[in-house]
Amino acid sequence: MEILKTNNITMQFGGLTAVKDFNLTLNKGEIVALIGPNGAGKTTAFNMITGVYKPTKGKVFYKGNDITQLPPHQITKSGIARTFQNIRLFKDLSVLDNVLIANHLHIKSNVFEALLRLPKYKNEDRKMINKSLELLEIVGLSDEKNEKSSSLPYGKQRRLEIARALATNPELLLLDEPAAGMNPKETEDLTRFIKTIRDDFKLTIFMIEHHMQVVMGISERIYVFDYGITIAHGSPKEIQNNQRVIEAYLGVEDNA
Ligand SMILES: Nc1ncnc2c1ncn2[C@@H]1O[C@H](COP(=O)(O)OP(=O)(O)OP(=O)(O)O)[C@@H](O)[C@H]1O
Repeated sequence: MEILKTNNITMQFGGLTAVKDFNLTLNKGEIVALIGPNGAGKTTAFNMITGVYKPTKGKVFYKGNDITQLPPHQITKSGIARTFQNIRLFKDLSVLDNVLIANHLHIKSNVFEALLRLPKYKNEDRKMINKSLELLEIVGLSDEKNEKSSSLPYGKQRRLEIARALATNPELLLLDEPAAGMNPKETEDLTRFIKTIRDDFKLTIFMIEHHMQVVMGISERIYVFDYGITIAHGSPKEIQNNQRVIEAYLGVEDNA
């Protein structure tokens, strides 16, 4: 079943076409990767899907609904969560508070109920704390729950970002370079972890990634960008053997 579809989404910045006529289809439960050299337009594609940029042309459909013009918070609320290439945690807050904040998206009490700490709010508050603790357990950060998020090593900060994204109850999760800056052991753990959360949370995952080991290891399908154009689309095997991809990308990035 199709969960997300884009019709010819295009993004122009002045004279530069960052993404041209991108047609993406994501089926429920898939792990799909978007790869391409630096500056190829991958993050711009993410930004169009998540409402950060409005495409110059084309449309984005989520579960059959046109979400092209929705603001980012409504897109998140409808079930699409993301992480960022540059980690965006609240650095001075604790690990637990970082997840709790994301949970607030779903709280039903109004501000008065919260300020007066009325029973409805207290009940929701307790549920949120429990849910956040569960998420921290799943991503393996229970022991660090009271630590400042900035004190965590890089790999753990990335896991915290994922926990925070999961707190918004997504069905579709977009990961922007989840393995960036990770050592080989962290990368291997992350690969397993992405598969696990896909299964446990019944997610569809769309990720930008430079680590070929991660991409080839877990993606069911791969889209390849070069200068904003989709130069290839297929299974990991097809992509590895695609001459245009080898020329544009793999030959250069494989050693990165
Ligand atoms: N807000 C913006 N204004 C102007 N140009 C932009 C903007 N955002 C991105 N670009 C340009 O669009 C092109 C695509 O950038 P984008 O960040 O999407 O690439 P990318 O594939 O994600 O790169 P990387 O792998 O380095 O993250 C680049 O030439 C970039 O300079």
